[in-house]
Amino acid sequence: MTTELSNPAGTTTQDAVISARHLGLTFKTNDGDVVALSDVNLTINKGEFVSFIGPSGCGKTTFLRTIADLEQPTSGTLTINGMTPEQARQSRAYGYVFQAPALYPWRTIEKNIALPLEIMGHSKSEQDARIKRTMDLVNLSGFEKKYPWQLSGGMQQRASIARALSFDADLLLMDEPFGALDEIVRDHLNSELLKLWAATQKTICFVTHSIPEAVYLSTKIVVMSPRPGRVTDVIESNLPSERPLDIRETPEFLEIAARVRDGLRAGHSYDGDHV
Ligand SMILES: Nc1ncnc2c1ncn2[C@@H]1O[C@H](COP(=O)(O)OP(=O)(O)OP(=O)(O)O)[C@@H](O)[C@H]1O
Repeated sequence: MTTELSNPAGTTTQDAVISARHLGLTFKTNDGDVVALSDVNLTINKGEFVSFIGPSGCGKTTFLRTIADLEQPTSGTLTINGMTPEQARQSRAYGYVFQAPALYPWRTIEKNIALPLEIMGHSKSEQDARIKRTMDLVNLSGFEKKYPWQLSGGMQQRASIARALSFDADLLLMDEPFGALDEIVRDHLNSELLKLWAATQKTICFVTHSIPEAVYLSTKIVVMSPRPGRVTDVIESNLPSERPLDIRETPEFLEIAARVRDGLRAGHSYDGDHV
């Protein structure tokens, strides 16, 4: 099935950080082809906070991994800041935050954050300055000398975010970073992430299964559906940039959440029309 978006998100602008045109990715497996992405057309502009939401297996992670040059598209085009994914990876155009914190247990938090900086050849003083700045940004100052196992799950994930921010890429790719955390910690990290986004002006691509999380965080919500993974709706949020947690009870918030829910339902085969 082909999905052409009539939404303005489907048009290219000069500010485009990510531009996907007719993007497709089919995995060859022993059991046959798995179409993970099909005809995805999407533009993400500088400074946007874009959430990807959809049922398990709809291709959210695959889309992020394709941006990160960890998977190769089988059709269509994808550019990051006008570059191919390979060029973008080589120029370290993005930081990546995984679902699990993925910190090295034998390194302290500051040494974990330093790792990409060491690889990039930054001087020790530059490393120290960046570690301090990013630890401040994620509210982890004072925990530099701790090992990952001495920190809570939420703090470990904040350390992973600090590491992804340390080399100052303009684009942050986040794959369900708070999925394994309890609701209170998740709420807290969501509001911290919004502040961090406002302070750094990064472009953020954020995968989630949670409708409230997607609506709370985003300027744009991309709804995806399985069989095959495709974009079924792109919802622009008109919520104010200042978002206290109780904004989630306002009619404006609930209206966007209802639209996301409708989009998710429409993509499900058991609703009939989209098999
Ligand atoms: N390396 C691979 N080889 C074969 N199939 C794969 C591979 N990676 C992903 N897939 C398949 O591609 C589809 C999309 O997977 P993907 O992980 O992108 O989905 P997702 O939306 O991120 O799911 P989840 O929400 O569960 O993380 C799934 O059917 C998955 O089984």
